[in-house]
Amino acid sequence: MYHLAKSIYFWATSKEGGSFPLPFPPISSPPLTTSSTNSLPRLPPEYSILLLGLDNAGKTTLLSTIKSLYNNSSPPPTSSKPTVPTVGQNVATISLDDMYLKIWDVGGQHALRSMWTSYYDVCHAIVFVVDGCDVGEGEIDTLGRNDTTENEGSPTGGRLEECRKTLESVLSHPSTANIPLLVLANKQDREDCVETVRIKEGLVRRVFEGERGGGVRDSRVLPISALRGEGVREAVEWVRSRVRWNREGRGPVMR
Ligand SMILES: Nc1nc2c(ncn2[C@@H]2O[C@H](COP(=O)(O)OP(=O)(O)OP(=O)(O)O)[C@@H](O)[C@H]2O)c(=O)[nH]1
Ligand SMILES: [Mg+2]
Repeated sequence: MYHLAKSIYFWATSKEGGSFPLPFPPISSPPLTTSSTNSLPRLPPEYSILLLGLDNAGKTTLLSTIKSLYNNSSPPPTSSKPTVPTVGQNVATISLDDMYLKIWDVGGQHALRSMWTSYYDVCHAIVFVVDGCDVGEGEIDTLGRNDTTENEGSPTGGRLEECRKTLESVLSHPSTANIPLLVLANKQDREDCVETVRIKEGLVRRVFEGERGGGVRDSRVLPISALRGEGVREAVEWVRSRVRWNREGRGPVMR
């Protein structure tokens, strides 16, 4: 009963009908391919990407930008048309030359993070979005240290410590073992955004070196501006190559 209710919830809160398969491929479908042993046309494989990160990091903005870049029908996001905090999920499928990417954007508010685990078993890569303007001002050495107050705020005024604990919790879950991880230092268009190296050293390296880093995995940190679309194609390309490389570890869905 619980699973049925959860499925209905996913379906009801999803713009594409949740985890139920699409009735038809998207308008700009990749070309049909033909198997060497079977002359019937075959659709490219589908991989699922999970967008995670704290509330206000820019996940929904990123999904909108990806849709506008890859699915011509969607308009790009603008700062004059603000997003609302996601409660539940958004999902979009884009078609690339050799695969479909089904991208799940889930709410990052504290109370919603327990829902993330429901996606771990089916995702092929995790994209963790960090608000590069909300990580604090301190030196790299002090960023990400475990000397925070009860409300998880960083002593330097940002949310890097909350990011660290959240990322650790994602990576230490057994279902995310070996799954490629892309960390995006978002909002690079803003002057108060920290350099990507701070997020790399103060967050990602500390998580990987800690006890809850979740073992060895393919990973990268990239700067982006989800709002302006800068760096977004590079991010999608990284994900595309990594899910292919890891297809023996976690195979795609064949449509
Ligand atoms: N300047 C700037 N603002 C951005 C960028 N990306 C997102 N924002 C803004 O950040 C705010 C939060 O963006 P969302 O995409 O809603 O954040 P979210 O991660 O989906 O938040 P939740 O749904 O609560 O988890 C919005 O006001 C966006 O316009 C960016 O690259 N640059
Ligand atoms: Mg959102």
